Amino acid sequence: MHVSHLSLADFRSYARADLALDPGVTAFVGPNGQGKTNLVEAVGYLATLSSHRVSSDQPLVRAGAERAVIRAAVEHGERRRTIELELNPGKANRARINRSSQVKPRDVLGIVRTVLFAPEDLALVKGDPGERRRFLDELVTARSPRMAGVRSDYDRVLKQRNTLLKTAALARRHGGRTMDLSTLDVWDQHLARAGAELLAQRLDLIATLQPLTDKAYERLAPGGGPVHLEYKPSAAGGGTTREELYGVLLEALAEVRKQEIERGVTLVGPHRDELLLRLGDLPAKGYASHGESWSLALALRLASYDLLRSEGGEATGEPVLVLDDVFAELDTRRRERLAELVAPGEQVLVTAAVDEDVPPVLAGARFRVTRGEVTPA
Ligand SMILES: Nc1ncnc2c1ncn2[C@@H]1O[C@H](COP(=O)(O)OP(=O)(O)OP(=O)(O)O)[C@@H](O)[C@H]1O
Repeated sequence: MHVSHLSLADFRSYARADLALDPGVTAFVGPNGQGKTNLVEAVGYLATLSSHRVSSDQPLVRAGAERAVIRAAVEHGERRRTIELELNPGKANRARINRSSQVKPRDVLGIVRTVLFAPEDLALVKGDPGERRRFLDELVTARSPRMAGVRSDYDRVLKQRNTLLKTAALARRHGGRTMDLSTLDVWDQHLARAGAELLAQRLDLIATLQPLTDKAYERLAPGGGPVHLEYKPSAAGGGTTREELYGVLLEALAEVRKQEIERGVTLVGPHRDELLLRLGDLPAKGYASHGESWSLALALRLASYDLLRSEGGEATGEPVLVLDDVFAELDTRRRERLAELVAPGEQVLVTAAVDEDVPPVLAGARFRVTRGEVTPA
C-alpha cells in the first residue's frame, strides 16, 4: 500500500500543499523548522487519527484558520481510494472516503497504516506508563481497526464511572446520602466488558511482539539484550481470553470498590496497567543508558513494522514507514543498521535536515522543504 497523493489545507504551517508521491523511498530535506515533519505528521494522522507530537488537534490547524483538511489518495494493488479528513477543534471532525457522503472518522482507519519512528519515541522507554499504553493501543488498532470503537467505549465508560465515583466521594465527605450502588454495578460490567476486550488484544500483541523486539534489538545493538516485555496488570488474576479477563476485572473492581468510593476514581483496568520493558535483568526505565534507550525504542518500532508487514497480507498490504528525523540521532553504525533493516519497504518517507543524514541505502526521490515550499530536488 502507498500514498500516491497528499494534499493539505491549513494544516500546521501549510496554507496549501500538494504532492504526488511514488512507492519506494521519498526524503524531505531542508533546514530546521521549515515544515518537513508537518508533512509526515499528516500521513501519520490518516493512520491513527492522532498526531505523534501533540494530544489535541488544535495545534494541527494553521494559526488563524478554523479547520484543517488532509486529503490523500491511497493505492493498494489495483485499488485506489481517496480519504478526506476535516479537523475541527472543539467540534466533531468529519471524514469522507472516495468523495462519498460523510462517514465517521473512525471508518477511515485501516486504509492507511503507518509505522512512524520519531525522536519522541524515546518516551516509549523513558516516559510515563501512558506512553507505552498508547503505543500498545495504536498497534492493537492498526492490527484490528474495529478496536478503535472498543477503545472509545472504554474511555467513555471510564469517564462516566469516574464522574459517578467523584459524586459518591463528595457525598460521603459531606455526610450526604450514600449512592445507590446498583448503578455502579452496571458501570462495572460495561467497564469490564470493554476492558477485557482491550486487555485480551494487548496480551496477544505483546506475545507476538516479544520475539520480534528481541530480534530487532539484537540487530541494532548486538549482545546488548535480551529484551523482555512484561505486562503488569492493575487487576491481578490469570487468564488471557476475553471471558476470563472479564471475570478478573469484575472481581478486581469489587475488591477495590471501597477505596474507589473514598478516592472518587477508578483504580483498576487497562488505563492503570503498565508495560514493563527490561534489558537483561534490569528495567530499561531508570537504568538503560541514553543509547540503549534509543535502541530499545527503535527495536519496538522495528518489531511493529515486522508485525504489520507479516500480518498485513493481501487485504491491507505493507504499512508506510515514516522515519522522522531519526538518523541525526544515531551513530553511524546504528544508522546503517536501521537503514538496512527497513530498506526494502514498499513506501518509506524520510525527513532530514541535510542530505548526508539520509543513508545511501535509502536513495530515492527527494523533495526540498524551505519556508513551507515543497519542491522536487
Ligand atoms: N498550527 C500551526 N500554525 C502555523 N505554523 C505552525 C503550526 N504548527 C507548527 N507551525 C510551524 O511549523 C514549523 C515546524 O515545522 P516542522 O515541525 O515540520 O519542522 P521541520 O522542518 O520538521 O523541522 P526540524 O528539522 O527542526 O524537525 C515551525 O516553524 C512552527 O512554528
